[in-house]
Amino acid sequence: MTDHSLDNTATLRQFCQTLPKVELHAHLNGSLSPTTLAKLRTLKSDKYPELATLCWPQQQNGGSVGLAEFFPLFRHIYKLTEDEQAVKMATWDVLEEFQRDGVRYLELRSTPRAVESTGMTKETYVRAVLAAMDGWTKHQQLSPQNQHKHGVMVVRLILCVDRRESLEEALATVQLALRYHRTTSTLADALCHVVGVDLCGNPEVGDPSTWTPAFQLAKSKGLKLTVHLGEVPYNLAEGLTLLAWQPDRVGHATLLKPATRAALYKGKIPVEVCLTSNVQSQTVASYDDHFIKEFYRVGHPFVPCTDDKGVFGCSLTDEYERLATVLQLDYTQLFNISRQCLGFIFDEDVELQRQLQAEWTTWEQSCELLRSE
Ligand SMILES: CNc1ncnc2c1ncn2[C@@H]1O[C@H](COP(=O)(O)O)[C@@H](O)[C@H]1O
Repeated sequence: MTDHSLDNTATLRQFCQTLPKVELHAHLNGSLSPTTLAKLRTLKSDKYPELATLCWPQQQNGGSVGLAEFFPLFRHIYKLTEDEQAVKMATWDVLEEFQRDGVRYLELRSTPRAVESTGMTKETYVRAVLAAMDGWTKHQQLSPQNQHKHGVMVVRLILCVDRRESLEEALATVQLALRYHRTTSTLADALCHVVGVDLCGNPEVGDPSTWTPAFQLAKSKGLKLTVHLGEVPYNLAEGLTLLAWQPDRVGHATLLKPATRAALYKGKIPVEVCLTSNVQSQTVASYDDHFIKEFYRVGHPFVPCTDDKGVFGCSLTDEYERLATVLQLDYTQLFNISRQCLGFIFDEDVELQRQLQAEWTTWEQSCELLRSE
């Protein structure tokens, strides 16, 4: 077992930073960095002077954001991303930041949003996110400093249904997801595309059976599914309804009835684990109490993720570092967890999988710390 004492903290940090990583649970608007918020505030300063000091709570007090405070935050944040230009800027910055953090494959997720006053529709929202993803990817491919051997971070999109939405709205989101869905990643005219749908939003709102037809439609048409499962006590009763949709992954799974946990384990459904988010939003009491220990003990698959790196002031590097401490992992175990995530991505393109596996192998072979263990 590796010694993660203070002397070795810098080495662990460096390892987690350079480790190639997969990010599968990141909400666009929750991932906006303080720098991006500042840029967007300036852009909107004439229209919303009252937002001049808007920032994430942890920038002010460095502390936690309970779920009761968390969801209302987006009433303000959404004003900053209420038109396509702002959505593109926000997306571009988030991609830049994840790449800088060592992410090599990203599935960003976002809830399509219509804003009457700016003329943005749910479809133009999705197009803006995809256009920024394509533009950023092309820009990176052309940039000489990014001509390193593995090319640029691969980016895909998941569309979210918010628990406040009606069945009709959920169906409209699934239709949009289908319109921008690709089953191969080699289309010449669209580099980035939608790979799946998610159910998210305030876990104390709504009843999942409302959206069952929409998620069944998504599944039957070949979209991948992920759902926010069991975040709070309110969600305990709905676990099996959500698992009946046959999600390909689930988010959080912090609070489950025994029958839901048994079904999750039986189906070996990978869990998107967001350590910092869970503890800061107080859905898990402490890192020490985190159920990740149980997943690791029973060998249940999981993917370390950030959830909302802006709100919670974290990075994926932080999440791996935290994981190493909580589970007392050595470098080889950390590397294996990162590599295992490649098996849970929604893009099924065989060539893409081969490329990513090759990248992980090359990194493994070049990493001194792995050789010396
Ligand atoms: C704490 N964990 C969480 N649980 C549930 N939903 C969450 C979430 N974190 C974020 N969201 C969902 O993502 C939206 C913001 O990004 P987009 O506008 O979609 O890009 C939030 O409004 C919420 O619905």
